[in-house]
Order: sequence, then structure tokens, then C-alpha cells
Amino acid sequence: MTADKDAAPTPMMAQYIEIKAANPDCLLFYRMGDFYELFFDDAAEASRTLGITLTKRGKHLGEDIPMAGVPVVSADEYLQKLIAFGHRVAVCEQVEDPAEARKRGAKSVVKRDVVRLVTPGTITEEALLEPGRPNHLMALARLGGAGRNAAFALAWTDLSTGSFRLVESDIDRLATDIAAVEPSEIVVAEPVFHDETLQPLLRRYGRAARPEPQALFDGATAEERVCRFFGVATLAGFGGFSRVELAAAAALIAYLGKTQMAARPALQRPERVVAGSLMQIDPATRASLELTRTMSGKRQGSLLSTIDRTVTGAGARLLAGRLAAPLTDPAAIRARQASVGAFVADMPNRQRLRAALTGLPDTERALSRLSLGRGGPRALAAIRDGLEAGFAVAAAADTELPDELRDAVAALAALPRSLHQALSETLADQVPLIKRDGGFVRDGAIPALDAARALRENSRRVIAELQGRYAAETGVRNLRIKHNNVLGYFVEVGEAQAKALAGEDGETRFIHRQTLASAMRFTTSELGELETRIAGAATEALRIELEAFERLVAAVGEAAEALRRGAEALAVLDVSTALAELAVAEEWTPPHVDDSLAFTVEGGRHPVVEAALKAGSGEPFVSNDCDLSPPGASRDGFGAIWLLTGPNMGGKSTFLRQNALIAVLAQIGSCVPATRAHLGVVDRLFSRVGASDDHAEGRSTFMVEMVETAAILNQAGERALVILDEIGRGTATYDGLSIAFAAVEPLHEVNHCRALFATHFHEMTALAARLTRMRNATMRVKEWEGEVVFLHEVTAGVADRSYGIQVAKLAGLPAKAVERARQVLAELERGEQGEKRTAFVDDLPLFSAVAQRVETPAPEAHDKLRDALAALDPDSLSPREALEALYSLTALLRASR
Ligand SMILES: Nc1ncnc2c1ncn2[C@@H]1O[C@H](COP(=O)(O)OP(=O)(O)OP(=O)(O)O)[C@@H](O)[C@H]1O
Repeated sequence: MTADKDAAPTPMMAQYIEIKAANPDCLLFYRMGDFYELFFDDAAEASRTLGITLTKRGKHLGEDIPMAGVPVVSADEYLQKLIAFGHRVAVCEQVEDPAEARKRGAKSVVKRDVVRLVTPGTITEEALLEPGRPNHLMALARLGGAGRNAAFALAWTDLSTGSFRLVESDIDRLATDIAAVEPSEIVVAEPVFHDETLQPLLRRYGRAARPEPQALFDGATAEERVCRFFGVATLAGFGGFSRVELAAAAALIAYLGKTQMAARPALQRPERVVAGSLMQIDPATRASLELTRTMSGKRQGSLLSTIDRTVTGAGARLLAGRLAAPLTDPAAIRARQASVGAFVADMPNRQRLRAALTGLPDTERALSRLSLGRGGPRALAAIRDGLEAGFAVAAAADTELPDELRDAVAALAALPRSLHQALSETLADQVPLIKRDGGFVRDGAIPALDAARALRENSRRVIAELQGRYAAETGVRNLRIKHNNVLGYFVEVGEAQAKALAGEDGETRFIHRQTLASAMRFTTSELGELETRIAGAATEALRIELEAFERLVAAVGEAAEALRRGAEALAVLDVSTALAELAVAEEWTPPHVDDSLAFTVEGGRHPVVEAALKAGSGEPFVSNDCDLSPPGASRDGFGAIWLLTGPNMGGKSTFLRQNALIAVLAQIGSCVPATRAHLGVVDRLFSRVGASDDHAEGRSTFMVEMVETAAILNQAGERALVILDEIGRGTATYDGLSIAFAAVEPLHEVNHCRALFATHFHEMTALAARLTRMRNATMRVKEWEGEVVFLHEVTAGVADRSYGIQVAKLAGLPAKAVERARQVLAELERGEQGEKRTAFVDDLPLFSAVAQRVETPAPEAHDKLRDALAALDPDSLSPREALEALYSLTALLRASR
């Protein structure tokens, strides 16, 4: 045993241990023949995650070595699962021919090295990626220390397409800016990663957020590193970047180097996102509005999946990106609207284009795989087909087009025709996935390849032809060409005919090799050559094909920029036609978007709830108007707030969200589910739902609501749209009511934003009397024979009660419990009557505090006093009238106390 323990590891194990030590945070895929093997803890982890068998191989320090393996051919499938579970994988390949290793001695091990780290943000394989979802790798840089004044920047790329963007941020906007990109992986400098203030933000991304050495983010060398990557002397041509942006960009590039090793991804030039050009939507709002996934994390049932009518992967990704980051510039929004509008108006063109785009391969991702050396013949075929579709679309395009479409068509017309010609002439119509076995070059494309193939495939015919020729030349009719392992190909004739093969001068091209009892065998130099050629034909054919492959890949690389623009153009066309298709099918209308503070929606609908009703009960969706435009009488010109009361299940949440979604849809340039809409651009969107316990972050419901409400009050400006759904319901009544009040008053008085507020606290409706831009609205219900009927109609006014008990009955609460609830409610309502209830509004400590901060309008009695004062005209009063006025004023003052 002792001897065993001290035994040195085998050379192979020693190599494994060394490579594993250099990649401690990755599962190591160690290449052995046709398998990637995992050892020790990696094996146990892979076996658990992948459900593969755990076996043993040899011993290390006297213990069995656990081992698990996956076949190389199906590695992608396993990689996908491991990445989904948050693992990183180091792929370790044999980097020399085993024959070389053998030359060094019988016991030497084949050299191996990690050729690539597979991480969630750096995957490029089709099998590992969702076709319609961008896959972003992000670097987060911070300069200027940990204080509030620190500068932040984000750099991100979708390696599968080569996009590269940058944005500057600050501590308040950071979470929102990150959420707009939906990164699959975020790299952060170690000290920043461990900074407590950023922990809650990064925790949201779990294992996808990773600490990396500070050196990657070094600001001093950043510019030089970015220049080196792009092979330029200065970045002046790319536009100006701030120091912190450069630090983020350099970190991103360094991390790509670390994970991609020798492969150099073809990134586009960094493009700066101008702060303020996008609607800011924080993570909580995104989650609550279910923009790209539902609360439970599914795509199905999100706004994106409901509106997505695109027919290509690139189109789906562009739509997802647009939905994640709506615009704020009315002119830019109108430009996109014009593209959609053009296809709404022109059905034949829309359908023709959609038919042309349907089934098109993913050119963007194919291009990127080729640039990383991971593309096969199918990636080349994808480029060929993309080019073909691009030319066809450009040729059929209208001459009168809105700007965005005209640019797209121009990009398609500029696609390289020579590359298309080379690809179509060289590649076969159907090509295999991998290049290793050849078979992707078209017959007739390369004469030398045709010859090699002919030789390989038609060797019999070639031999027969040669046999015929020899027979004719020698006059020996039964001359045969045969083959065996000793002589290879040889000519055989009967003994009697052998003379005919010998030349008159003794010189002959038939060389005698063997004499048998009744036959003689000869070889010729031609036969010898044929022998080598046939044996080498397969190798030769493959070599020629691989050479052609490399030539085509190089040609694609040279045209990369034009190809990328073409792919983007096709995506723009896909999104524009898809949104037009949606608008026509669902009867959506183009909203009028400008830079006013208007928010008028007529006949608005919730696209997801409507679709669910259609697919389910078939009940029609009841459309509703919403008007948050500055009220005509409003002196300050700010937008309005609606306070919405109504029974549970009455449709409050649906109404609130549909208006937020209409704003989002309008600002991505889409039509909206309404009969008419006029929207002044929203710069920030907030949506909060009360009582969402956030156990993940270890905070109580009350705390979460306070923190989130505070965030809105601190950040919302007059252009914001705020949706508050039953804020305060998650805590004891008075506390909850306090929060609700504490939110609404400042929204009206300080933030001046447009807002929709749903609540069960009916006490709040009294505020409408004092807040000039606030309106009460309610969900209509009908009571019929003790049952409640929801009409889902929003009307002006206040709900008379909550109908909670009726709803509970509908939900199947036992009859006895319902009866008891009715009694308790009656008791409570009796007890709550009188002064206590009316005084409540002003007695709340939190409310009083807010009231001091904001300029609270006087209560009703004070209003009367003021009115009376205002009505006085001292110059026209007689002394007696003046005395009378003084008396009545003091009486009014007393009444107000
Ligand atoms: N405008 C509408 N037309 C048709 N059905 C609707 C409409 N609005 C809501 N509904 C239906 O009513 C259900 C409940 O709506 P919603 O969740 O918006 O009610 P709520 O008033 O917010 O309820 P709660 O107070 O319990 O949260 C929805 O799932 C939908 O099926």
C-alpha cells in the first residue's frame, strides 16, 4: 500500500495534473483518442450533471482515479448542458501526431494543450446557441475608486456575430444599463467584484458574473491594447472614447484572448451607445413587464415571443435587441416606423420578401465561426446562400423606400459578386457538416480534383481502358491486368504470347516480374504510376478540397465587412416585415411619437393577455383608453397620474402593464395594440408590483418595496412613465398605506412624471381632490344575484369596494368560510366608520413627513378661506363691510382647525 501511495503518477497523469492545475476553475476535457475524458472531481461533477457513467482508470496516490468521458463527435451536446449549469470547460487537445511522440520513446506522452475555454459568453457553435437570442459577453470596468463618483463603463460583444459596443455608466444607472444587454457572462475586476455595494447587482447574474485579474482592466495600457487588437495606430478613426470605456474594451479583448487562445475573433469596430439615446428600463421593470421572459424565466408568454414574427435567426436577434433597448429620439423612432409602414402598405412585397428570407441560414454566425477557424463547409454554404438571397432581395426592391430600408438594400447591392461566384462554382449544392472527409467541392469545379476523384472512383474503368490499349498495341487479345499484394498491378499473358510483349530490339516497356506454369507477369512504369496515383488519389482529392476550403475561407475573411453589413440588412428587412405582418394580423396602429409629454391611448390592449384569451377561452379582450397627457387645466404642463381602484381580478394589472408595453412597442418603432395613440417619448420606465418577496437577496417584502419606491422617487423625471401595482400591499395595512401615500404625492409634486397607480387602499382616492393632475379611475363590475361580473372596463371614478369575498368565492373558498368572511367584513366596516377614517389620511406620520417636504395644497377649509380672501377687493369695501369680512374670515379659520 505504502509503495502504491508513493508511486509517481504515470507520465500521462502527470501531464493531466499539470494542465488541470493551470485551469482550476474549469472542467477539463482531456482528449484521448475519440473521447474527451474527465478525471477526479471533474469526472464526478460531469457524471452528476450529464448523467454519464463514472468509471475508474488507474490509481493516483493509492486511490482509484474516477473517470468519465464524452465522445468527441457529440461533445457539443454535453458542452451545452455543462454551460447551462454554469460550468466553464477547458478543451484540451492533442497538439502533435502520436507518431512524433513515439519517436521520443515508447513511454512518452502525446503533447496536449488547452486550445480553448468554453464559457457562457464565448460560445459560437450553432448547437450551443439559441438561434433567436443574442449571446453577449460583457466587461464591466470601473475607474476612480469605490465612491459614488466612480466612472463605470460596459463593453460587450456577441462573439457569434462580432458586434462590439460600449457605453459609459454610473452607479445609479449601472443595473439598468447591464440589464439592457442581457449578458450571458460578465467579467469584472477582482476588487470591483468584491465591492459590497455592487454585490446585490452582480449576484443577480450568479455564476455568469466572474472576477478576473485587475491587470485585464488596466486603464494605463488600455488604449494601446485596443489599438493592437484592431491593428491601428490610433483610435481616432473609431470616434472618441473615454478612459473608462477603453478600460472596458481592453478587458473584453484580453478576456477573449484568454478564452480563445490562438483564434482571433473578427470583432467589428467598437460602437459607442450614446447615453440617453435609449429608454432606461431597470431589471425589476423588465422582469415585471415580462419583456423577453416571463417571471418564471420562460420565453413563451413573454412580450417578445408574442410579437416575434421574424423568419430568420438574425431577425429574431435584432428584434430581441430592439425590444431590450427602445429608443428615445422621436426622429429615429419615426425612421423605423416608416420601414414598418412601407411593408404594412405593400402586402405583395412583404410576402415576397418573407418567403425569400424564410429558411435562410444564419450568415452572421457562419461568418463569425469561419473567422474563428471553427466553421465547416456548411458555414461557407450559408454565406453563399445569404449572398444569393441578398442579391435577389436587392434586385426586387422598390426604388421608393424609406431611409432605413434604402440603406439596407444598398448594403445588399454592394455584396461581393465575385465571392458569390467563387462559392457557387466551387461548393456542392449539399455539403457535409465537417470538412475532414471532403466531399463538399462540386464536380467540375477543379480539374485536378476531378482527375483524382475519377481515379479513385473509376479505378476499374481506368484499368480496363489500359488493358484494352495494351491488348490492341501488342495484339494479345487475352492480355489481362490483375492485382495482388506482392506485385501490385501487373500485366498477365499466356507463356506463348510473352514474346509479343518483348520489343524487337529487346527494349520493352513491359518489365518481366514473374513466370508461372502457364503465364508470365509483367509490370510497366505506367502501371506503377497508376498504382501510386490510385493509392494517393483519395489523399490527393482531400488535399485539393481542403486547399479550396482554405482559399474560400480567406476570400470570405476579406469580404467580412461587406458580408456583415449584408447580414444586418437582411435582419432589418426581416424585422420590418415581421412587425408589419404583426400589425396587419393583429390590427395594430402606428402611434404618433413626439417629444411632448402626451400619453393618450385609445382602445388599448394587452398583447400577451389578448393572445392568451384568444388561444384559451376565446373571450374577447376589452380595450381601454388611457390619458396621462398634461390635463388641459394643468398650469404646469406636466403629465397626469391615474389612481386605479377596483376589485381583485378586475383587470387592473393588465391595464397598467398594457400601457407600459404600448410605450415600449412605440419606441422600438413598432405599431401598437390600440386604435390610436399619441406618445411623448418616455425616457425611463418603471414598473413595480407590490409584495414580491425577494428572498434571493435576503430582504423582506417591506424593505424591497421601500428600496424600489425610493429608487423611483430618486430617479424619475418628467419624461418617465411609472407603473405602480398595489405598492404597499405586502405589509400591515397602515404601513402599506403609508408607503402608497409616500409614493404618490412626490410623484405628483416633485417628480412630475406620468404614472398609473393601482391600489386597494380606497383612502387614497381622496388625494384626487388635492393633487391637480391626479385622476381616479376604476374597473367596472356588475353585481348580479350576489355574484360579481367583471367587465374589464376602465372608467372615471372610484371603486365602491374590493369584492374580495366574491372573488374568494369564485376561487372556490368553502361556503362556510365565505360566510364567516362576510360577517367579519361587516363588523370591520361598522368599526371603521366616522371620524377615524376620514382623519386617517392626514394622521400618517410618513405622509406628514412627505407633506412637509413637498408643498402640500391646503385642505378644503383652507381652500374656502383662500377663496374668500381672494374674493375680497379692499379698495371697494366700506369700513363696515370690511369689519364683516374680517368676522367671516375668522369664522372660516376656526372651522378649518
Ligand atoms: N381588458 C380585459 N379584457 C378581457 N379580459 C381581461 C382584461 N383585463 C383582464 N382580463 C382578465 O382578467 C384576469 C385578471 O386580470 P388582472 O390580473 O389584471 O386583475 P387585477 O385587477 O390586477 O387583479 P388583482 O387585484 O387580483 O391583482 C386576466 O388574467 C385576464 O384573463
